[in-house]
Amino acid sequence: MKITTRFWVSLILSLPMLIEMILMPFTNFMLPGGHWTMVALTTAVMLISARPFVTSAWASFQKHHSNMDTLVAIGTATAYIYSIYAMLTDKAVFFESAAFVITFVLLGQVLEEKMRDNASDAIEKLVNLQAKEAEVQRDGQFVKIPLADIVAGDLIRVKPGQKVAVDGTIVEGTSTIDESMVTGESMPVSKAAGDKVIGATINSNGTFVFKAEKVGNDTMLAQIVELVKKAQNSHAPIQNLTDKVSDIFVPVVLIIAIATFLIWYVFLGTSVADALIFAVSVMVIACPCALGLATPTALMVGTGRGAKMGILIKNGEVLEAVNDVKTVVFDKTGTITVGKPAVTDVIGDIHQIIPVAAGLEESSEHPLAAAIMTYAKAQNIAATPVEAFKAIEGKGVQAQVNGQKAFVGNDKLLEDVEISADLKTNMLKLQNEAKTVVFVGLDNQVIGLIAIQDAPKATSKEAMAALHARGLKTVMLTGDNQRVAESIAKQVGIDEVIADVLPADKADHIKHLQHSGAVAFVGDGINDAPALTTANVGIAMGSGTDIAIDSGGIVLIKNDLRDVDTALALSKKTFNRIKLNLFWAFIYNVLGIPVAAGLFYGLGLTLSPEIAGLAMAFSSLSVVTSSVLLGKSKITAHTATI
Ligand SMILES: Nc1ncnc2c1ncn2[C@@H]1O[C@H](COP(=O)(O)OP(=O)(O)OP(=O)(O)O)[C@@H](O)[C@H]1O
Ligand SMILES: [Cu+]
Repeated sequence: MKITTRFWVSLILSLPMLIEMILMPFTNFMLPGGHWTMVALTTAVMLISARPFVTSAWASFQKHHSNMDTLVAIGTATAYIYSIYAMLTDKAVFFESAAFVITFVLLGQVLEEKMRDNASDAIEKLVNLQAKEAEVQRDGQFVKIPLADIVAGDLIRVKPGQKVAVDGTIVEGTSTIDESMVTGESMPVSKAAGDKVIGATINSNGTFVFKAEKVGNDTMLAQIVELVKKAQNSHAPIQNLTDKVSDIFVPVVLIIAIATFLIWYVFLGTSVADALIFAVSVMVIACPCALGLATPTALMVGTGRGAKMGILIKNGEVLEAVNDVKTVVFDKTGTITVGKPAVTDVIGDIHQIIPVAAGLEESSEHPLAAAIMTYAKAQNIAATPVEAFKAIEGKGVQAQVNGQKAFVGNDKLLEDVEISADLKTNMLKLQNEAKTVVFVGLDNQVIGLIAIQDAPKATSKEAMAALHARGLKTVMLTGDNQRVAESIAKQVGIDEVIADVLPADKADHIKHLQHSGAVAFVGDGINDAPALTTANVGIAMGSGTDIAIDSGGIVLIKNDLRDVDTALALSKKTFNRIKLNLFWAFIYNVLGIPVAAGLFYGLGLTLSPEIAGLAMAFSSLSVVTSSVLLGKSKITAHTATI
């Protein structure tokens, strides 16, 4: 039976008793049938609405554990069973307490379920973003087919206003696309042939045809949904504390309840019924259900909110780690810079240098290689064929050209090859202009230099300023040359530069930086996996449609560094909300127990079981509300506009 049904049953059955209780002082009103009616109503509540509490309490008792249901079950069962005994022996009864407590506990759970449903909407909204159908080319014609029938390789036509069905690459046409629903990027993005499109985004003005590449569970949207689901169900380490606490807490409460009963009955001489009422109140008010809600609800709202902004926080552990971060380390290429380097200068004889360089770079995957290939094509210079190609990580590439050893790369590749004073001057000048300089060598001689520039992203400077305002230190970690790195660092305002680092050594540098506090590393996830996992918080920039799912605890879907600050702020805020929730949940138990035990009886301050039940419902509710409010609060200056 659903909680809601159990709640309504319980409420309807309790209502007559509630009316009697309210009217009694004024009118002498009694339910027809007197105690017998009460027994019947309460028994029905216990059997129908309270049964799951008892079953759950019993199940955990058998495993030598206790949970919050234990307290509700024992508390109400005590009231119920004692009252039956009391009725048979003509003593004061309090059946209605049991029924009321059950009603109120269920009320809390019903409201809580409603709020949770609202909060977990994030996922449903994401799933609903998907297109339902698409115009796919079949036998030379474009026909409408359902989303599920699209396969990779299909050609899909998208008209103005239509949704892009799956992930792929445009083959024909141009348009601007609103990608905000997936990436959080509010500005529409213009696209042309060769550009990637993302499923679930909305085409605005043009018509284009794209080739489906990722369908079904492989699409970016599907991966985001998967990530958010996992995050929402993950545990924050702080939760372990709560679990441990409630494991010890419940038995302690039972002992306090027994002590309460004994003190009132044996030492203070009250009736059994009064002493029992105190004990039952203790059990009900102490029920730690608000405690159990503190973490999951905040986690759900925080991660859901992040997803909407294109910030995927993978689990609760990340939230906690973010709190201690002192230093934020950035990879340079593709992270601080746009990642689309272009050749700006060639020093030497272009027609001698570029064929060799292009021949070597043809087989390389490096962004610098792409820059050189693009340049060669633009200059209409053909690549010389090479043999025995070899990429040397962090240094460059080498191969045989016409039987001679050739290379393109940085000074680490030069070994005993000398360079002229003239080239050196040129090199220094270019590097100071933030241009990466690579040497082109042939037959133990440097035949020229190629300068390649990769501009910082427009938002990088603002991003650094935001982190500094947060009191964090920023560091650039790059395989590029010191001078180049420094001049880019100056442009964007980074505190420290660690340059000339081989890819394999990046993780070691992170470890070193960790001596002065926790470190967050921001990288594009391509060759940064070790650094991302070594850092206390790994932040992967999602490049294009490939989300670096495995590396990094936070994934930024937009390529905007300002999201680092937003991600840190959101994580911090979520974590603080968890702490606040835990505090409120705890304080209510801690303050409630002495009152319920009758400690302030002398001052006229007591807590009947039903009021305790109501208080518990509201405590749970206040925790859930506090979490929901997290979804509405302001995160950072630049998210205010979102
Ligand atoms: N394919 C290549 N062609 C030319 N030079 C290369 C190539 N691969 C590496 N290099 C040289 O090695 C250096 C370090 O490369 P690495 O890939 O480690 O870092 P990066 O891409 O320059 O910067 P980051 O570490 O910020 O990503 C480059 O700056 C370049 O001088
Ligand atoms: Cu509770």
